[in-house]
Amino acid sequence: MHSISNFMATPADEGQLISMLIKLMNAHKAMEIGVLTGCSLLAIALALPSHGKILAMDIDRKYYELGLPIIEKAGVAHKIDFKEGPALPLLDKLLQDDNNKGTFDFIFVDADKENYLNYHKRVIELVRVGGLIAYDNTLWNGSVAVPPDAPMDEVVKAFRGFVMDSIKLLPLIQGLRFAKFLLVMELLCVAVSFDHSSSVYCH
Ligand SMILES: C[S@@+](CC[C@H](N)C(=O)[O-])C[C@H]1O[C@@H](n2cnc3c(N)ncnc32)[C@H](O)[C@@H]1O
Repeated sequence: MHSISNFMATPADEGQLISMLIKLMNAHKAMEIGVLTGCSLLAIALALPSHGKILAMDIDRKYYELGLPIIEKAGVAHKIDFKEGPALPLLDKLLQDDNNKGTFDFIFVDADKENYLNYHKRVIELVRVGGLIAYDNTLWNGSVAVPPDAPMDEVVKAFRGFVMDSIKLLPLIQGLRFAKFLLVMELLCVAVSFDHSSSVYCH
């Protein structure tokens, strides 16, 4: 188990934004990749309707178990289906069943930054038309907007390149000519439209 201080939990304002998005789109089937102690998972589970479900994945169950008592206290544990393991093979397994394709209303990606593009190739198949995929940390502590030699934390520096590539390539994967960026917080949302092309909003 890595030290938890190596990871960032979703802050309250981002949790509220995610919650608002889920309620606005009336989502009932969600997925989270990267749970940690469950800050964003709790926000999503609380925002879903009582019959809503969220498939949550993390490489290490111990993180999820740390936050689970709070989730249970909030009365939303029944909405969560937790799967332990590296997310890419779990997603590949989901994709083997055509019944899973195009069924998720909302997908939150907040795990290993070096795999964001690999996640995108898979979750774009799983999200429904009109659904939303949200990627966390797309500004990567603001480092994407400064020169590579600017002073920055070692962890930020190590993954800055992956995050920058993802930001550049996510719109290209969708064949977008124009991406619309709203720089509010570190959340990039890809809204999947009727022809499975997409609009990109970066918060
Ligand atoms: C930034 S934290 C998630 C924060 C969480 N969403 C929250 O709001 O508190 C990243 C998480 O991704 C998990 N992770 C890293 N690589 C992974 C992988 N390949 N598959 C699944 N989970 C992974 C880590 O164990 C860690 O808990």
